[in-house]
Amino acid sequence: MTNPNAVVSDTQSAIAMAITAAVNSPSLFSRTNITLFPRNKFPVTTKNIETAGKNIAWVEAMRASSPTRKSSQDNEDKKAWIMKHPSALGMFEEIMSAAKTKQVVIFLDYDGTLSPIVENPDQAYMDPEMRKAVKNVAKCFPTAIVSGRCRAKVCNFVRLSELYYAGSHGMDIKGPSSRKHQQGNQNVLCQPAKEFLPMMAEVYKILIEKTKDIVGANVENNKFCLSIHYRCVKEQSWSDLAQKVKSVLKNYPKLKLTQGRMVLEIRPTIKWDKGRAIEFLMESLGYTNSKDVLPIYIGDDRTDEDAFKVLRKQGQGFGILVSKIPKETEAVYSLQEPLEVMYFLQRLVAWKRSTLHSHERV
Ligand SMILES: O=P(O)(O)OC[C@H]1O[C@H](O[C@H]2O[C@H](CO)[C@@H](O)[C@H](O)[C@H]2O)[C@H](O)[C@@H](O)[C@@H]1O
Repeated sequence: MTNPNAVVSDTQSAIAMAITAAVNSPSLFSRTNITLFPRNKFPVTTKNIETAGKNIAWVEAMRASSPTRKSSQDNEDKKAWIMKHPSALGMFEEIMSAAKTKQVVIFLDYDGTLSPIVENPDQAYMDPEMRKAVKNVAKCFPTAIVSGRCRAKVCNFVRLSELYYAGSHGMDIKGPSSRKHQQGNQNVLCQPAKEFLPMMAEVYKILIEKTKDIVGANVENNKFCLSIHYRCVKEQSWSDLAQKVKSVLKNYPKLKLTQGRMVLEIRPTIKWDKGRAIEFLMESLGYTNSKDVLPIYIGDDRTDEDAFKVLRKQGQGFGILVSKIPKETEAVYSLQEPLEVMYFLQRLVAWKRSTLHSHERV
């Protein structure tokens, strides 16, 4: 079940994507003539994780076949993908022409979108220039950070009190602590998985104990969800790690397992995700069923797909996927990396200022 045409940027991505492929439906590989990394079909079941373990040999095979230099087929695939999901920078004028009479609302994922992916999750700092860009965006438009991290942690990285924050994949939402925006209900607080808190704390302790012998494994407590990082775990121990996580989950049927970038995530089985979180935020801002709003969501991870899907379904606004490689996505546009996200945010601010000036001139 190898995918010799897969477009990979580096070995780690190749392995991560292979694990993803193993836990998701392998048949998705051949769904289009563009080679894509499948990103959907949640939740990852414990049975599928087992399959992933058994597929480590397959993962190795994929690694061996990962091109160190891009082939011309890879380039063709990328071109085709970019045609389908054009650069949000390249399409900026077109995007903003749709925004002229509308209220733009900005939703931003954190890791891989505002900060580069790094080995140590505690060191995923945001560049000061990026912080400035987000701050300026928040002066122009209601702005929310929607992250898998617990709210306190992501607030601490971003350090902008004028934003809305949705932590734990949207299960912990709070309005701005400063009063710089008068729009919507700023006292918003939403914690749909509150009853799971004692359970999450309990499972966190068990996971720490269970995984302590796996070198490089890192269990992160994100309050309403738990992240088990395997970025620094040797590939031969991945199966062992997945088995251990699975054995813990057996006793907690109200929890489910999902997957992000080199991370397994445990969450309550409630119907709540980043998509529901942005619906909730739009409602709090007073934009439910409004035709005069243009929500823009920028994210890099599979969990962001839930938000992209909501925007597609509503036929309002659009998602922008941050990725250097072709991936299956519900996003309309793409940006390659956090640096491009920053340029996009800066252009948004310049656009807003120019529209204000042109109104003044009239
Ligand atoms: O929704 P996000 O804000 O993108 O958060 C998703 C997860 O991000 C973090 O993990 C990811 O970034 C780390 C730092 O760059 C990287 O080491 C890790 O491999 C990535 O999966 C965060 O640590 C998780 O808790 C979030 O769920």
